[in-house]
Amino acid sequence: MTSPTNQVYPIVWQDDRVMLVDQTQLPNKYAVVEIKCCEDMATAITTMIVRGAPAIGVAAAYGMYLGARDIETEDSETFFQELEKVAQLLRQTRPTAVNLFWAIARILKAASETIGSVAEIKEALLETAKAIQLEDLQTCHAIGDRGLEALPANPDKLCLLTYCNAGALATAGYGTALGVVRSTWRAGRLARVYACETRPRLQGAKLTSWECVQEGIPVTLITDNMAAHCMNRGLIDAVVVGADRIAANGDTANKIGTYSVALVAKAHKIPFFVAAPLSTIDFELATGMEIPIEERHPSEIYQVGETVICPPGVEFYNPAFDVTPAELIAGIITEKGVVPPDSLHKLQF
Ligand SMILES: CSC[C@H]1O[C@H](OP(=O)(O)O)[C@H](O)[C@@H]1O
Repeated sequence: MTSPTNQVYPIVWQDDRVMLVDQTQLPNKYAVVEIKCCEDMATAITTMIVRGAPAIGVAAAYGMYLGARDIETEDSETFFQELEKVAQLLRQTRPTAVNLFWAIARILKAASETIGSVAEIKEALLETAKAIQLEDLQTCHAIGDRGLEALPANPDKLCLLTYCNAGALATAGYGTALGVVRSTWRAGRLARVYACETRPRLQGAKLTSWECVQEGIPVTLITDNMAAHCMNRGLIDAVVVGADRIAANGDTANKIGTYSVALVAKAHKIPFFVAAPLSTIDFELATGMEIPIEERHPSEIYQVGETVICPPGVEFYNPAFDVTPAELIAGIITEKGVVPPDSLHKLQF
């Protein structure tokens, strides 16, 4: 939903249901989907009606509450057995964004720590989901402001390149990478943002462009294969992207194609930043090689709109993410500050 200041909130709890901006319909149609049960929330995550690592976490948290609400028992042992089934349903939606698993674990912890009736436990889960959402919104604003401080001081107005959509639509609002863009714009230090379209799902073309136009931020849309040329021609001062999961050594999983952009930025000595909340860091994974990479349906490659772009008989490989090695990352922008990728252990809480 949008506020009078054109702020976008992709997930809103309203009365007794979750309202989701249907991101598969943007930018041509602004549609809102009502979610009243955990099964529909799981489908919304899998089909990317709601997407983006932090947003997936918030959606899963509400999905856990919706599932708990439908468990019809007063017996706590039975309730927790059924709640685990809800958690398993949501865990199976998408494998890469660690925020999903972190949010589910946080809800389960809240349930186990609540002393009271099943009804009181259910209420605690709703309050926890709301808290996760508010925390993420506050975190994104902090990431935006910390990121502004980390960007090159010269030139005074920057041209930033971003990839995919790590904006308000991918979070509880404001965005991570696009949060840095917003803070830079509001500080009067942004000349323009270059948005890579981000094949095959085109989150950059459809979502990042839409967010920037909504807010009046100058945005230039480029195809992914133009990023190197733009950097070679001196059009880009820094790159800021989001993240779906960061390993303990700083290796970062993000939308497929991010690794290529990082390699080209390194070749042109352009700083490449990752913007992400601490909840995206998975300290249980030593390196990025352990991060599970989602593979999605081939139709995302062979179909553009209604058009099939290749002949029958070809085979497909559709990994939705890739892993950028820590040595290509100038800094990881978190709500606690900007840290070198090899110093994440200092942030472990
Ligand atoms: C703020 S993190 C957003 C992150 O999530 C996107 O993936 P998807 O659209 O498939 O959910 C992409 O990797 C973004 O960087």
